Amino acid sequence: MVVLSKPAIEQISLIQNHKPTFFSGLPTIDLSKPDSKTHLVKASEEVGFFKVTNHGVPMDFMERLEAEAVKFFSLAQPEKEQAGPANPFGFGNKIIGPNGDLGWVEYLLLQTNAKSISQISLAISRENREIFCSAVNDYISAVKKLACEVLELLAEGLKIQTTNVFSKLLMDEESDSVFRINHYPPCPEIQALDCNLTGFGEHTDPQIISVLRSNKTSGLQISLPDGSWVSVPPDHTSFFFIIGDSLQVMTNGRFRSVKHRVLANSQKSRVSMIYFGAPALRERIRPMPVLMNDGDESLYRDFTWSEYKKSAYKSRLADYRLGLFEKREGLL
Ligand SMILES: C=C1C[C@]23C[C@@]1(O)CC[C@H]2[C@@]12CC[C@H](O)[C@@](C)(C(=O)O1)[C@H]2[C@@H]3C(=O)O
Ligand SMILES: O=C(O)CCC(=O)C(=O)O
Ligand SMILES: [Fe+2]
Repeated sequence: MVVLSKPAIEQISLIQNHKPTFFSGLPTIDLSKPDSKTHLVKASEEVGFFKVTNHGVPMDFMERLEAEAVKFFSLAQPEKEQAGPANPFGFGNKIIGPNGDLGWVEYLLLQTNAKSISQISLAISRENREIFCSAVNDYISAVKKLACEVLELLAEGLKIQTTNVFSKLLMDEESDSVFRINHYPPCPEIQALDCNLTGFGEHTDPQIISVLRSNKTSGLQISLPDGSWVSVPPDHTSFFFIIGDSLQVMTNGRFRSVKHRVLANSQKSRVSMIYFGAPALRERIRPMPVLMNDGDESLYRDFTWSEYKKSAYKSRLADYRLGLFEKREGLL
């Protein structure tokens, strides 16, 4: 167990309090509409973030997992720690990643295959563990299917003939996808301050695509191309999609891997669950030839997901991880 020398809250970065601006232009894509693929491509290019409605995932799967998560996070600290530490998978509290990032958050980080989920040692009775694991497995299967549907629509929207080019990476038996459940407890102390407390610091997701669902508590913010931060109005019935670094590379920079962060709330708990769709470790991450026009060059040097992941885990949350993989003038 890592012991924080000063009270944790004093070590977590504060974010200057600007009036929270809700994102009025949030791209919202209704998957039941025939033109959804065009809107998905536009949102991935312009924002790198969108909300999906009419997604077909039963509300019961979302609610069941949320209820299980609330039960888990309300256990006493030593009990939760039986599932930890989160290096790389398990329970984590305030410490995010291996390089000194801190946030007002506790979480469970899991591999997505059923075997590793069933092996997680939760300090709950056998019967309750089965209920927890079945809620996680049902949810992951449904969200993975949804992620694949959206990736196929994106491929179609990009006029790529083989529509499963992206989704097959997530469907691979050796896909390195991960799943995370975050709990941001309320932090009443910040009410007295003219600042926000970091729940989860700014970063981009290294994978292909992330599918996020939260309860009704706000906190998620994304960075727009002009550098401003906007708050995403919570919607517990919908899914939010985040374009990851790998999809930015596969589209040679056409899609935007979006910077995002979470602010802690002074009064309400936020619970979010995120599926990070990733390829297998051996997979090469490079621009799709069909997306390159004559004379186009790759903006990035060739690398595998394994190389990128290793490099990402040496970085701090806010680092620009793709920088090390960009071809720069003079270094071509
Ligand atoms: C500081 C870190 C946490 C992180 C690994 C990293 O070194 C840099 C990327 C971080 C991130 C962001 C998206 C996901 O939440 C995550 C699981 C991932 O794959 O990359 C986290 C990593 C983590 O929390 O371990
Ligand atoms: O908890 C959230 O809403 C977002 C967290 C996040 O961005 C992450 O876990 O990578
Ligand atoms: Fe993220």
